[in-house]
Parts: sequence; C-alpha cells; structure tokens
Amino acid sequence: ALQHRLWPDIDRLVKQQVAMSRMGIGDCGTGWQLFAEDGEMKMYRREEEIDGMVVDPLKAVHIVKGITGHEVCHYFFNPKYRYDWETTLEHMTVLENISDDTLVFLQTHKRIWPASQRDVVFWSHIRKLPNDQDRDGPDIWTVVNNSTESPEHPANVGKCVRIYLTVCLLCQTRVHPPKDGAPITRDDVSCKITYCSVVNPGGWAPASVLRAVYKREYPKFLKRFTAYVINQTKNKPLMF
Ligand SMILES: Cc1cccc(-c2n[nH]cc2-c2ccc(F)c(-c3ccc(S(=O)(=O)CCO)cc3)c2)n1
Repeated sequence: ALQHRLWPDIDRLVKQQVAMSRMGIGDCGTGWQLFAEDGEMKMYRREEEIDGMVVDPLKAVHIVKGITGHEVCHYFFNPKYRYDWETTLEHMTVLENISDDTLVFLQTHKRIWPASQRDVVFWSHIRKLPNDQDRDGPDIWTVVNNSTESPEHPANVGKCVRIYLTVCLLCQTRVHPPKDGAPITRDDVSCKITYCSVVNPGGWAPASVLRAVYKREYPKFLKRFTAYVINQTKNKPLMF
C-alpha cells in the first residue's frame, strides 16, 4: 500500500514504544516510583522536569479479566466511543482519516484550575503485533498516540495552551484454556495492559498542581476505561 506522509514517524515510534512497554519496571532502570495501587493496577512515575516544566513519565500496568487486547485497543482507538470513557474531554475532532488504522485528532480538555485550558493534536495508530515470546499465543495489540503539527490548527493561537504527549497502550491477551476442552469463554481470558505516557504540559503550570492532577486522573482514567470495555463487551463474542 502507498505509504502516507506520517508512516516513517509512526513506524519508528511504534517500534520504540512497544519495545519500552514490554520492558518490565525493573529493567527500565531505577527512578520509577509506585504512586498508586488498586488491586491488579499499579501506577509508576518518574519525576522529570524539562526547562522547569513537569513531564513526569508514567507507566501503568493493569491485569483485567474477561477482555482481550484487541477489544481494549479497539475501544481506546475508535473515536466513536471516546466521549463515553474520556471524562476530561471537552471537544474532539478527527482532523484526518489517514487510513483505517491511523487517524489525526484535535482534542480540547477541561480546564484544570489555576492552569489555562489545554488542547492537543496527535496521530493515533492501532496495530497488531506477533507474539514473538509465545509463538502460538494470542497476538499483541497496541495503540500509540503522538503529538503532531496541524497547519490548520497552529499551537497557542486561541485560549488553549497546546500540550505535547506520547502515549502507548500495549495489551497482551492471556488465555487459560478450560480443562475439559470446552470452547473458550470470557472467564478463560485476561488482558495485561501497559499504559505509558509522557506529557509536556506546553505552557507553565505549577508542578504541585500537575503532579496532583496526574495522581488523581491517571488511576481514575484507567479504572473507568477498563470498566467501560468490560461493560461494552460482556454480551458480545470475544474479539482476538
Ligand atoms: C488521564 C489524564 C492524565 C493527566 C491529565 C488529565 C487531565 N485532567 N484534566 C484535563 C486533562 C488532560 C489535559 C490535556 C490532555 F491532552 C489530556 C489527555 C490525556 C490522555 C490522552 S490519551 O491519548 O491517553 C487518550 C485519548 O484522549 C490524551 C489527552 C488530559 N487526564
């Protein structure tokens, strides 16, 4: 198929993000601190600042029963579901439909006092990857969101401060086949979700406010999003 203008960037970044996501917390080097834990969900962050701005990389690992990696990535990638689970979203526009697995979004999010309102332009790409660790295991699914330019929507023109982010959602499905060779049901599957994000807030925002927002919003987002996928899929056939 013809390559589109973003393809080289997307291909390079997807490979880099997937490699990083598959590294455990341990071999990511030190510096990761566990800041939230809720059952199977563990959230880590590294405290990092660039020119005095908090850009704390985040890595969340969550294991959810009854859903597959394809389903998690499908509901995360597809714009038609986003208002259902993204609670801080004020407005979302699909700027470009580059291909059936690559879209460009413009999103404005609700303002976090006392900082200015933020908007973001990013390409979003969904991809299935062969499971090279377990040849006959289910495929790995990933969605990578990465900030990009849009000539029609230049940064910091209106009231919003443009933020810059790289997000990688990586999902590994696990099947626990029933003993008696019965067909696989939702009780026999689980999904290991790794969500990595680095957000540059764009303009100045107080470090203490940003860190408090991240501490509150990330766990809320991952719990709400996974509960949404469980609810959307519970009476539907499994998507592998
Ligand atoms: C989950 C979370 C973490 C940190 C901050 C907040 C938040 N609270 N109030 C406003 C925001 C906010 C501001 C700007 C943004 F770009 C995003 C934003 C967050 C996630 C993603 S995504 O790519 O992970 C999912 C698509 O929306 C995109 C933008 C979220 N929400």
